[in-house]
Amino acid sequence: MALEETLIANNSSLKNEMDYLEQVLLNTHRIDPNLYEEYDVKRGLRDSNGKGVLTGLTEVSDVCGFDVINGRKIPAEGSLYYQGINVNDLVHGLGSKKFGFEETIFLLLFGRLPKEEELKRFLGIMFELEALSGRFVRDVVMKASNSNIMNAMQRCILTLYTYDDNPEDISVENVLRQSLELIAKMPLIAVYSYHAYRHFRKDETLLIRNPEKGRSLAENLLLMLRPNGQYTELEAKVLDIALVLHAEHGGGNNSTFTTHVVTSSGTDTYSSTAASIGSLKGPRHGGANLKAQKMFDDIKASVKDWDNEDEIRLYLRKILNKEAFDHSGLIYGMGHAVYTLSDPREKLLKSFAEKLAKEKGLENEFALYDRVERLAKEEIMTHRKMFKPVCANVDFYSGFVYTMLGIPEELFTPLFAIARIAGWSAHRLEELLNAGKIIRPAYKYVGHHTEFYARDERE
Ligand SMILES: CC(=O)SCCNC(=O)CCNC(=O)[C@H](O)C(C)(C)COP(=O)(O)OP(=O)(O)OC[C@H]1O[C@@H](n2cnc3c(N)ncnc32)[C@H](O)[C@@H]1OP(=O)(O)O
Ligand SMILES: O=C([O-])CC(=O)C(=O)O
Repeated sequence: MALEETLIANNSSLKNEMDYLEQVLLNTHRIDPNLYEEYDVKRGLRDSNGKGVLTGLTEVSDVCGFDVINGRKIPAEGSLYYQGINVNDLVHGLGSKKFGFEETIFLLLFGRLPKEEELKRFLGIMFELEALSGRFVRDVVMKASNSNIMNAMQRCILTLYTYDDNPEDISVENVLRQSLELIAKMPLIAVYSYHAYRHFRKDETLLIRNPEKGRSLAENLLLMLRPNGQYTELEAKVLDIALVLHAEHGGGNNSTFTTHVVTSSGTDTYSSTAASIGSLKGPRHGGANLKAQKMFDDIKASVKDWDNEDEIRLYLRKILNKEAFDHSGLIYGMGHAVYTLSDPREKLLKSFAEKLAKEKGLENEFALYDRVERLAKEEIMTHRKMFKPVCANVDFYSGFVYTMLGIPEELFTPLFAIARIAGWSAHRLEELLNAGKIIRPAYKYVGHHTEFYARDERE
């Protein structure tokens, strides 16, 4: 259902013109790779050992992949702290209680866990802010339905600017109000966009169900998503914890750094959030959860004997050699910029994946994931130039968990965004409160200055 504007493929003369421009383009923009070393460019904002360049300070969270012993950095089991609290303790401390994600939002934004009475008041505020007017759903969400729900969310969020009486004000008071509204509305925007896609693109029955007061954000997600609105306590709990685990990850991850960069220019909350969603969608960041799912579909179809480690290893090698799956050379769900021996979120998700797999009779699939995780580590370490040990990341098991919860893959990365907007909001407020300078690193010019030639003198 492409628009006429995008139908270059059907217009042969325009296609020829575009091929010509592509050739012109390919003859430029090529920078000698040696120059990066010569000028000591911190590619990817990393030093020569792969460590991130220090570009900011934060109190929101701490991502730890190393221990420092006698001044030396030693790879360690990963740990993650939200406002000083270890996420393992947070997840275990929340236990079977509902509203874990809501407590986490409060913690990230306000620096401490809410007291009983505060949580009640906070839930009341969030419920009030959650509503999307019927007019917005009809005029925005249902229009130009999109197969990629991340892009649909960006469009809806940018349009919310129009519905805000005070969109430009970047005072802390106003940005807090906007942030809470966006956090509360994101689940509705994502799920309704998904239903619009199902209806308008796949000719399935349109389903729009309102969220209900007293239910957690995770419960309302399942209520709005499922045709019968039913879910089990375990399903809601697992989703709640998945949201807690995806809510925040320091200032340096690509989408949160995007929040800092864009916020530092003084722009509005809707622009900043849409930019961060665009970053998170990328397959090397949050979009890896969808890629990992598709990669496993491919592994399941290509590897005949899931117990045969040699066959799996051979397939993984093909991925690394760009001969299999999406030819990017990446094994999705593996590797991390900071973690070395483990990603604590992956460990927790893996334990839920194992429980759910047992419950649903999918032990074989779980065993395949476990095997791929172990073999992929070995293969990446052997075939890539690594500065540190490699481990599975948060995106490795999340798609498997979501599939067992009956969540469609179109919503995998949107679920990440629904959670991570809590962290983006905390970082946006931190950037504004600390009145940072505009973020503006340097780029060295390595081209050649040249004279201007008049049109009829150009060769
Ligand atoms: C929520 C998140 O964002 S978690 C990350 C989700 N992303 C993925 O799962 C995608 C696959 N993983 C990757 O692409 C990477 O591991 C990243 C982007 C997560 C981290 O990248 P980096 O910090 O550059 O990793 P690192 O410095 O350890 O990598 C060293 C080398 O190993 C390669 N490598 C790292 N992970 C992988 C992988 N999963 N598959 C293949 N090669 C890999 C890198 O490409 C790099 O090679 P290069 O120097 O030739 O480019
Ligand atoms: O920290 C990173 O680079 C990526 C990541 O795991 C996240 O954002 O959750």
